Amino acid sequence: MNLAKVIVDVPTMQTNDPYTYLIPDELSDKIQNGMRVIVPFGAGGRKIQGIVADIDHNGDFDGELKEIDGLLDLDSALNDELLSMSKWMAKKTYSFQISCILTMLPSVMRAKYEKELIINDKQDVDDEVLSLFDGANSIDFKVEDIDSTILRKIIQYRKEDKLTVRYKVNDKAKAKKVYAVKPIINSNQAQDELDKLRKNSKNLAKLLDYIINNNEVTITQRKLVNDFNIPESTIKSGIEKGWLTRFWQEEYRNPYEQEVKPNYPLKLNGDQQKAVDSISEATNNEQSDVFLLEGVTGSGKTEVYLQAIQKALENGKTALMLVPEISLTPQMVKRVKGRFGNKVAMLHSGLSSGEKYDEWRRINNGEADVVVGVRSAIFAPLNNIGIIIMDEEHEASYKQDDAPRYHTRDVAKWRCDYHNCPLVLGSATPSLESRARATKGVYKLLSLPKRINNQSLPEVRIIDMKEEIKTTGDEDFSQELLAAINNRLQKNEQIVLMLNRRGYSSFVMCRSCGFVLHCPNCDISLTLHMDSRTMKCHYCGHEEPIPNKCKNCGSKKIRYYGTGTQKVQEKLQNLVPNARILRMDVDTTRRKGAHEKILQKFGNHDADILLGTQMIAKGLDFPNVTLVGVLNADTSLDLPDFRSSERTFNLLTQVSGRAGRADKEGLVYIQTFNPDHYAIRLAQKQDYELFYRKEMSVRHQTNYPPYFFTVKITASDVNEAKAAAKMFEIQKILKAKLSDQALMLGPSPSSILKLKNKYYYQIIIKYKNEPNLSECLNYILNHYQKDAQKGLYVNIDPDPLNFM
Ligand SMILES: Nc1ncnc2c1ncn2[C@@H]1O[C@H](COP(=O)(O)OP(=O)(O)OP(=O)(O)O)[C@@H](O)[C@H]1O
Ligand SMILES: [Zn+2]
Ligand SMILES: [Zn+2]
Repeated sequence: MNLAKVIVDVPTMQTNDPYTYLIPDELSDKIQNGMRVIVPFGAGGRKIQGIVADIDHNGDFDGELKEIDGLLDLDSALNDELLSMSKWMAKKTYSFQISCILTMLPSVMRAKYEKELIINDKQDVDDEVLSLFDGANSIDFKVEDIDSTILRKIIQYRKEDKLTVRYKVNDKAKAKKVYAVKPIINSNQAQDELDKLRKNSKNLAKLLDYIINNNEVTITQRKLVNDFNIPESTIKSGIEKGWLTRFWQEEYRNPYEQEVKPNYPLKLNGDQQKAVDSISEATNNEQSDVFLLEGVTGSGKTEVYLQAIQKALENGKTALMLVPEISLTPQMVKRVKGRFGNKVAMLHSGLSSGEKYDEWRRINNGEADVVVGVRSAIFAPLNNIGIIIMDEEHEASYKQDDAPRYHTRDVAKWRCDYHNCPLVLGSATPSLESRARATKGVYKLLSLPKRINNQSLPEVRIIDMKEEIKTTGDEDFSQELLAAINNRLQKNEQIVLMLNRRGYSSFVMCRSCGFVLHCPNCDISLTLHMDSRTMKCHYCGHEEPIPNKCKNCGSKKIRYYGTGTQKVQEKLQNLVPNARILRMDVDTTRRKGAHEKILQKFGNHDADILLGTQMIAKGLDFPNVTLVGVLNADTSLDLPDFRSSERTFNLLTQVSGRAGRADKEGLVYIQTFNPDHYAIRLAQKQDYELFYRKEMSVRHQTNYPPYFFTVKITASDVNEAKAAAKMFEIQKILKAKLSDQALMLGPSPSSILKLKNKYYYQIIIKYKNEPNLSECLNYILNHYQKDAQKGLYVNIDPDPLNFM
C-alpha cells in the first residue's frame, strides 16, 4: 500500500500527530514530502489542507483508510530541513506543528476554507431556502451572511440529509502569468518570408525583422509590443502564419523596479577585518559558531556583514540577513542590492502578498543567494546556507507575540546547526542574554569599539525637565535644546528629534474629577488622534469622537495629557517658523512607500528636522545630522516590565548614535524627569559595558533573566472569574509537578487585564534548572485544549519579552 502521513490543518482541534492516508495510484509517483495536499477529515469527510510529512510505498495499515483527494502544489512547499524544523519548533514554543508550518509559508499558501451548500433533492426543501440557490444545485455560503430563520431551516435540512455542506479548500497561491512568444522559424526562413511580403505590410515586415535578429529568444508579448513597436494584432497574424508560438509564462512581480547603483567593498579597518576573518573562518570550516558583534553606533557593522556574506558566496554558499522591520530602510536595501545585485531577495511587510510569494518562489527555485528580510524571513527556503546574520539582535520584534511564540535567534541557531555555518548577532546594545553568553564563552565576542575613522561618539547632555517646567512651563522644548536647534538651522545642518511614544501616549483627562476615557472593550485609556479627530483604542480598534465634556461629571475642563507627534510638530513649527520639518510616525507612514519617501527627502536635505517616534532611532546614517534631541526619555522607564531600563538604555544609545556620524561632531540632548536614573546616566556616557554590569547585578538580585529563565502562562476568557479560576487550577498543577526551586509570580491579572472583551490572568514561572518543565507544560496545554471550544484559552509563552 502507498501510504502518506499527513499533518492536517484542523483549526478547532489541533494535534501534533500526523494522520495516515492512502495515496491513490494516479498520485503515487507525483507525491513528495513537504507537499500540500487536500484530504478528507472527520466523520463528515470535509476537505482540509495538510502537509505530507512522510511517505511509505510499502505500507501496512489495519482498518479503513481515507484517500488523499489531490495535490495543492506540483513541488514541495517545505523541504526536509523546514519540515524537521517545524517539529522542533512545535516542541520549543509549545505550539502545534501545523501552526509552525503555516508560519513558515508565505501567507498566500495558507489555505482559506469555504463552505459549499448542496441540495440533494429540490423537492425536499421549501421555497425560502430554495430561493437562496437561484436555480443552481449548489452555492458558496457563509453562515454570517444568512438570515437566522433560514439558517435554522438549513441546519434542520442538513440533519435530515436534504442538504449537504461541503468544505472547499481555496488555494490563494497563484503565480502571475503573462503571454510569452518565441519564433519557430529560423532566420533564413524569416528572410524568405520577408522577400515574399507585400510592400505595404509594414508591421509584418517589422516582426520578420525582429525574428531574423532574435531567433532563439523568448520574449514577453508585452515587451515585443512596447520595445519593438509591433502591434498585438501583428503578433497574432505571425502566430497564424506559423512564424511564432505563444504560451503562458510565469512572471515574478518585481517590487524593486528602481535600478540600484552598484557599490564595492570598502577597505576594512583593523577591527572590522578581524571580525570578517573570524566569521569567514567559521564559514570555511563549517562550524556553527555564534558570534556576538558588539560595535558602537557608526562602527561599520553593516560593512562587516556584507563582506562576510561575500566570503560565503565565494564559497558557493548562500546567506541570510535579518533586520528589524524598521531598519530595513532604503539605505540598507541600496547597500545590499548594490553589492550583490540580482542575487538578492527581499522579504518584508512592505511587499504585497503576491510579491512576497514571488520572492519566496525565487528563493525556493534557487534563484536568489542572498536573502534580506524581517523576522519571518528566517524561514526562507534557502539551501546550503553559509552564514546567518541578525542585525540589532536585541530588538524585541524578533520575538513573535502570537503562537507560535518563537524567538528568531533560536530558529536561526537551529538552522546554523543544520547547515554547519556561523550565526552573527550584531548590535551596539546587545540583549543581556546574548552578552552574558558571550561572557561565558558560549558565544564568541567580536568588538568594534570605535567609530569609523575614529570619529568620536557625540557628546550627550541631560536636561532636567522638572527644573525646566518650573522656569518656563514648557514640557516639550527646553531652552537649551531650542537654542541648539536654532544654531544648527543657521549652519544648515540637520536635526533628528525623537518623541518616545512607547508606553503612555496622549489621553484625555478631566481636570475636575480626574476621569480618564477608557476603551469600553479593553482596560486601557484611549489615545487621542488629531488627524481623524477621534479617540482610538490601540488594542481593539474601537474609535469614538473626542469628548467635549467629561462623561463622569459633565465638567468642560478637559485636558489633553501626553503629547502626540502631530501636536509637537505644530508647536515646533511655531517656535522655528522657517525650518522644514518632516514627521515620521504611524500616521505618516501608513501608506506603502511613505517611510522611504520621508527618509529620502531627509537624505536629500529637502528638510531640516526629522521629528519622529522610536522608528527613527535605528540604522539611519545621515552624515549631515549633528544634533539629536530626545524630547521625553522617561515614558519607557515607567512600564511594569523588568526590561524597562534595558529598553530605555538601548533606545537612547541608538538614537544618540544618529548624531555626528561623518566629519562634523554630534551633540545630543536628553530631556527627562528622572535625570539620575542609571539607564539615563549610562546612556549619556554611551557606555554599554558599564550598563551591562549594572543591569546584570539588578537582575541577579531580583532573580530575572539572564540568571533565571522565565515562562508565562496565560488564561483568557470573556468571564473574568473563569479565567482566574483556571489560573489557580494551573498553579496547583505546577506546584505539584515542579521542584521547589521554581519561583512563581501570580496568578495575577495581566497588566492590561481586559483586551478585546476578554480577561487575562497570568502566572510567570522563573527557574534555573527544571527538567520536568516541558513535560508539565505540555500536560497543561493538552489538558486545557478541550476548553478552547468553550472560549477559554490557555497559552504558554517561553522566554517572554512582554510581561504585561
Ligand atoms: N571600512 C570603512 N571605511 C570607510 N567607511 C566605512 C567603512 N566601514 C563602514 N563605513 C561607513 O561608515 C558608516 C557607518 O557604518 P554603518 O552604518 O555600517 O555602522 P553601524 O555599525 O551599522 O552603525 P549603527 O549601529 O549606528 O547603525 C557608513 O556610512 C559606512 O558606509
Ligand atoms: Zn470629570
Ligand atoms: Zn479596545
